[in-house]
Amino acid sequence: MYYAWGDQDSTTQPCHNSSSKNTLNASGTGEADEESGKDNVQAKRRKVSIETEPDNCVSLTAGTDTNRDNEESTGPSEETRSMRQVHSDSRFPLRKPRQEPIVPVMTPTSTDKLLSGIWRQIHAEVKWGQPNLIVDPDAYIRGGMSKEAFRLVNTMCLTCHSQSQSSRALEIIVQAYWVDCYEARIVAFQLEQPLLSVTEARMMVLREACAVLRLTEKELRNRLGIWRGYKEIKEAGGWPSLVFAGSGVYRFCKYRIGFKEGLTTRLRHLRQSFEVAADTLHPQWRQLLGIVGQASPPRYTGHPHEWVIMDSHLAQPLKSTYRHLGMEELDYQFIDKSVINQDMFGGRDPRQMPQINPDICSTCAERQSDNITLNRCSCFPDLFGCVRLPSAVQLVGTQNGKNNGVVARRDFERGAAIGEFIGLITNGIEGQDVMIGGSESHRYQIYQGQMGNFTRFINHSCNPNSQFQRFYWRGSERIVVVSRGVLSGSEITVDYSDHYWSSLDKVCLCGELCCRFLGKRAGSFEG
Ligand SMILES: C[S@@+](CC[C@H](N)C(=O)[O-])C[C@H]1O[C@@H](n2cnc3c(N)ncnc32)[C@H](O)[C@@H]1O
Repeated sequence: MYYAWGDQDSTTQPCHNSSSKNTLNASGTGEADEESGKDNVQAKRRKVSIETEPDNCVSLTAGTDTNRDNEESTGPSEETRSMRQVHSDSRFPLRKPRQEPIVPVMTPTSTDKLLSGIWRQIHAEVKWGQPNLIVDPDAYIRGGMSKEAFRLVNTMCLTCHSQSQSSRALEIIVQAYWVDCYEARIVAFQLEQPLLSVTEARMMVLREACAVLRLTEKELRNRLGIWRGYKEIKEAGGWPSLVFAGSGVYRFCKYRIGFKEGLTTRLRHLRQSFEVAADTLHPQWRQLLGIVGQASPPRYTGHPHEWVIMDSHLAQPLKSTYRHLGMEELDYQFIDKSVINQDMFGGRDPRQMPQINPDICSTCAERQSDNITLNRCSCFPDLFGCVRLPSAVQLVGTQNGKNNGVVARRDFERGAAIGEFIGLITNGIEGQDVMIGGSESHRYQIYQGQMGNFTRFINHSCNPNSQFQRFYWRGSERIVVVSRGVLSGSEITVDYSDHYWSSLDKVCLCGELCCRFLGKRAGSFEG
């Protein structure tokens, strides 16, 4: 069974105490629309009347929206009432004005920076070089690290160090591994020369290494501290945390401040998440571990969001995470672009709005183009008119009965796009979750029952950190999940609306103090 969303009335929102009305232009700046040279575009801009709330609950009444005019003033028609539907907002997300902080602000810790660097690198495009020096020192560690084997590892360490920056990951892998070899060599040395103390054995092994690495003992001792840091990171967060750590990890391990900030606990917590993201986004990353004899096939294959991160055990395949609810396996296809139901629209794209100029952004009045060199619209620079990178989000199993949810793997500043709400562009679906688009006379639905993207898994909160936002790209209406300020690691939530909950026989589990639907089931809620 597929859960269904209810009607959303975009004119009413939660937590209303008192409100004051402001008129804003579509870009939400509150400035007058009459800017020289842009009159023709400005004339088309929609004005929206926004009721500002004391907290982040902002209720919106769309004004002269070209597509939604009738509906906003008269409320949903009988047709839309009978379906459980979600509407989007037409106003552009407000960006906070830049201002000097007047109170002390929290700055990210070294650990925050290291973790966000790892996530950034995992979601970036990475070019992998093939390691040209492969030995199998693992066997030596287990079988006793002989002088010759240790010399080989030292040579490999030296070679990797002198390679270019693109081989930095290789260098770090080898250096973390070198620490294991060094410890193993000390044990072997003591067996070879039982009369020596541990300290003497350490000294001797250090000298063996210095001779090959062309370092003084002092230099190697300093490096040993850093390399031990790499090993600690690898042991807590797994190899991906080191491979994708980037160049900042050197300073991090040199000054070791982050290790006192609960680094290892946080890395341990993220270990599965790193591995799922690394395996699905860069299936070849494990080949790098071949240099230390630890190459292995990816554990997680397929689309990054076909895996659900669980708190206490291994990540689970998405399709299996509905069984415990007595539901069938979820058969969901991840797609990058919405698919149009051709039978319904006969080759026409119902999202295309003839009254919107496809070349000029109706929000910022800049040129829109799919050619990134010509595009000047930067309303949602990660989504439209750009090279799209993978969405820095993951599916997680929630702990409070909501089943799956979506967690951010980077900060999304207020006003930034998190993703486009995509699915099957269709019409006439009733009793299931659908997003309503178009105008009263040209209605369409975005249905995510069988296909779509991660936005299908975003849960509701009565105090949400994101919202659905209407936007026009090249004259085509799009629904974008826009951040109201989302920090990396937090669950992404939206407000499904009163209509959704009023027709759903479920209790809201958002856990917010201002929850509007706690203990209220369909029929008992008077939205
Ligand atoms: C669009 S789905 C969201 C993803 C869903 N949690 C899942 O695992 O597939 C909407 C459904 O999630 C559940 N849900 C979302 N937010 C909730 C909340 N705040 N409280 C209770 N259930 C929620 C409800 O079952 C709802 O019908």
